[in-house]
Amino acid sequence: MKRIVMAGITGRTGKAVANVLRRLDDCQIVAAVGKNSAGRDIGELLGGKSNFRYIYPDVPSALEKTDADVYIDFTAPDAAQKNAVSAAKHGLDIIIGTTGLTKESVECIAELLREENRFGIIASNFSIGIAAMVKMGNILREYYGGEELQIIEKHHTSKRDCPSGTALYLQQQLDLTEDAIIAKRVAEKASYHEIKFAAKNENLSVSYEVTGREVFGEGVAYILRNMPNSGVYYDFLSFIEHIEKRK
Ligand SMILES: NC(=O)C1=CN([C@@H]2O[C@H](COP(=O)(O)OP(=O)(O)OC[C@H]3O[C@@H](n4cnc5c(N)ncnc54)[C@H](O)[C@@H]3O)[C@@H](O)[C@H]2O)C=CC1
Ligand SMILES: O=C(O)C1=N[C@H](C(=O)O)C[C@H](O)C1
Repeated sequence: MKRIVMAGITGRTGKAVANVLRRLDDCQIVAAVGKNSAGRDIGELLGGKSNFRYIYPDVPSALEKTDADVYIDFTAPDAAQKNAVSAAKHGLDIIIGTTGLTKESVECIAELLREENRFGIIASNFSIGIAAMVKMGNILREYYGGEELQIIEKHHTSKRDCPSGTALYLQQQLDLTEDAIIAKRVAEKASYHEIKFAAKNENLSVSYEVTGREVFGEGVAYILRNMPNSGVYYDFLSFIEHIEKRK
């Protein structure tokens, strides 16, 4: 049984992820961490009955009251960095989905996880769709080169970071410059990414749209089911490939 502490559970993504995880037999959200929601009951927050599991103001107080082994974060960059460091120092494994962390922040968390010999994944997208899209993008790159490839992303207008973590990830994976990214903020759009080859006489696109955030929860569930004892991963595709190779 994996015992989880989750930060960001009142947010758009955290709530959807928690709703997937609470249906699993082999894991339990034992506490949450929240900025303005300390004291709330997690079961009631997720639309069910009280489960006597609560939101705490910070990681140390959540860990004082519960015996957890995994920390999950869908919050904001500063909070993710601070909370992940605290959780790693307490010996927890870590799953960070929050985007917009600096390279230095990511490396600081990764270094700590290695020192503590814990598992961690810090990845901008936990959907299988984006993992598959990297592979398809690499085929486009192989056939057409990078010159005329664009990455188009569309997200809801409340999204804080721009471009999205996923667009930056795709750009790096395809070895393109940041100029290749076109980012749009559109009301109601959950998450849309496209890799587009556009030339004078031809267009070819691969696109992926998330219409329900539970897909990210399915990705997190896959990680929890297959989590090794240690090792740090920076993207979901590398994790999937590592796990599937061992099967
Ligand atoms: N890796 C992935 O697959 C995905 C990553 N994301 C990322 O997850 C993050 C959250 O996105 P949304 O759910 O749309 O945001 P949101 O604004 O709906 O929710 C953010 C949550 O974090 C909490 N929070 C904010 N600052 C905090 C702090 N200082 N301390 C504790 N809690 C704090 C808020 O109370 C809220 O519960 C973003 O960085 C987004 O890019 C989103 C979807 C998928
Ligand atoms: O904020 C979001 O909504 C999303 N954020 C992630 C990102 O920045 O790429 C993942 C997904 O696109 C949804």
